[in-house]
Amino acid sequence: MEKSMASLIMIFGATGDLAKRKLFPSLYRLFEKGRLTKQFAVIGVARRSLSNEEFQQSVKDSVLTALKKDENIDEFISHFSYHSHDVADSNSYAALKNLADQIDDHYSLKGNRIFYLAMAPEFFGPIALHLKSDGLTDVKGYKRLVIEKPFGHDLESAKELNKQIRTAFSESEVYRIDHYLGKEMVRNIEVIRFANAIFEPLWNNRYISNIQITSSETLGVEERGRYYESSGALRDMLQNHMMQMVALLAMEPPIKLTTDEIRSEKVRVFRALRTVEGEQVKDYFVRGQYGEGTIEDEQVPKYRDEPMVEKDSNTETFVAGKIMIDNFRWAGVPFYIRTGKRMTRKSTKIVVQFKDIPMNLYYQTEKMLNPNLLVIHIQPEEGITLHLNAKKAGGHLDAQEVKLSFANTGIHAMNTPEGYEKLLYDCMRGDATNFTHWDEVAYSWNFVDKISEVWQKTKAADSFPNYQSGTMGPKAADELLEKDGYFWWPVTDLEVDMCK
Ligand SMILES: NC(=O)C1=CN([C@@H]2O[C@H](COP(=O)(O)OP(=O)(O)OC[C@H]3O[C@@H](n4cnc5c(N)ncnc54)[C@H](OP(=O)(O)O)[C@@H]3O)[C@@H](O)[C@H]2O)C=CC1
Ligand SMILES: O=C1O[C@H](COP(=O)(O)O)[C@@H](O)[C@H](O)[C@H]1O
Repeated sequence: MEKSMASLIMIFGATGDLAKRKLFPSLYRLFEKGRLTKQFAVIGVARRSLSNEEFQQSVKDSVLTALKKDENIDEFISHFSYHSHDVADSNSYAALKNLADQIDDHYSLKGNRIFYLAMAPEFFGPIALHLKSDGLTDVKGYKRLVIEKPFGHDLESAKELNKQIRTAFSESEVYRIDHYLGKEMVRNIEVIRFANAIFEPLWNNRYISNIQITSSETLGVEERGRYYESSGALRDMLQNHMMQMVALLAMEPPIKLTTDEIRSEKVRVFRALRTVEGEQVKDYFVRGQYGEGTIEDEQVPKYRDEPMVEKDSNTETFVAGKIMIDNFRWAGVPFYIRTGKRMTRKSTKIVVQFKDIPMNLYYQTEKMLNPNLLVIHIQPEEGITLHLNAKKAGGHLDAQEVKLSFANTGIHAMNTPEGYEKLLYDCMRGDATNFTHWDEVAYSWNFVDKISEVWQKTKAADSFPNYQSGTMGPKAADELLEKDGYFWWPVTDLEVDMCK
């Protein structure tokens, strides 16, 4: 892994939402922390016509809006240039190359280049091909391609995209972003598991009854109706973020903490996923679409009334599923996952439910004790809570539930620049551990495609909307667990106990 941070970062889509809300503030934070030396430069690329000064002002505005501070901002933005460029226009790459070469010389960037594609996915392949054919990747230093999600629409399109990218970049030069892998507590999963003698020996089907992962949002589809109509919750959240969390929870301890070892353990989890197809899909997966309702005292419209959404849309805004990992460690342990828009609250949590002990000597003996739970709070609060049973103070030997909580002192915010900040920094250092390898993407699409094929054929449009905005999804999602003798641990109850 290099120590040198010298690099030229080209952001394609530099006038867009992602660049403004996440990328510029993240770069500024790296600059503030001294992680960007004087040897860095950014070229913003987009179609609209902007002078360098106008672009620098927009970078400054976005930092101020996101972070409410601007110390040394003029020095920071002086490293930014703008190039008006239509990525579909083959002729304009030559000018971009000239500008990149000049800036490289000016800042002594040693030919190190990061190409960040913050644009609609249909452009990813063509841009990668042009970067090679027009000589932008012909450099003495490193060249890296950072790609936003979605990586394809299904396995076939992902393969095609990968083929195009790989003509210009090797696998080790491709950094496929999954911003959940930048979240502090997602990165903490492996440490909690592998650095604690009290968890690792229990982390298997002898002691764990089920694992639940909930990622709920209160936001609706907002202005992204066009994209979301062809994506739905299955492709938008499950294929990437949710599957990545499953892999981190289920993987074997890596031999070493290297990118290759960690990725190969995650891939082994994907290989062990039980395929769910055809008739089985309805037994393992549930879909939903939000109707109107109330969120934080505000009346919100149904999905079908959102901009750029079909009036009879078949798109799911909620998905819940049972994932089985057919290997020695996990045989018989369901991983339940659910994610959706317009739910009761914004929350991402993992609940590891341990098996009940054989009999209860305490409390009301006809009842089971509360099971031990390990809750990993991903967001908005960050931390862990361990639910135990202990003696009630003063009383006889009655047991009651007690909770041991640890709260990260980090900044508690959702989809914060911090995730992107860490990932950008990793990319500059050449650490691809928290980016997804092609094999992970391919296995994950293979799993998801079987579900979406069935959902395409058997439309649910007649039963949609099937959950009210402001609720935790359709009743069928509860039944999915009930038939196995479990229930979703309510995210609300788990939240109140975090000490801050
Ligand atoms: N926004 C977010 O929070 C998230 C976004 N993403 C992903 O990031 C990517 C970008 O999303 P987002 O920023 O929201 O998209 P936007 O629509 O806000 O921005 C698109 C950008 O692409 C530029 N652009 C469009 N067409 C061309 C062209 N032909 N040539 C050059 N530039 C062009 C636009 O500028 P101009 O019109 O001036 O050309 C603009 O800068 C997508 O892949 C999305 O899925 C992923 C996770 C979260
Ligand atoms: O990738 C995506 O993630 C966001 C949710 O991210 P979070 O960090 O706020 O949990 C989701 O809203 C969006 O639809 C999806 O594309």
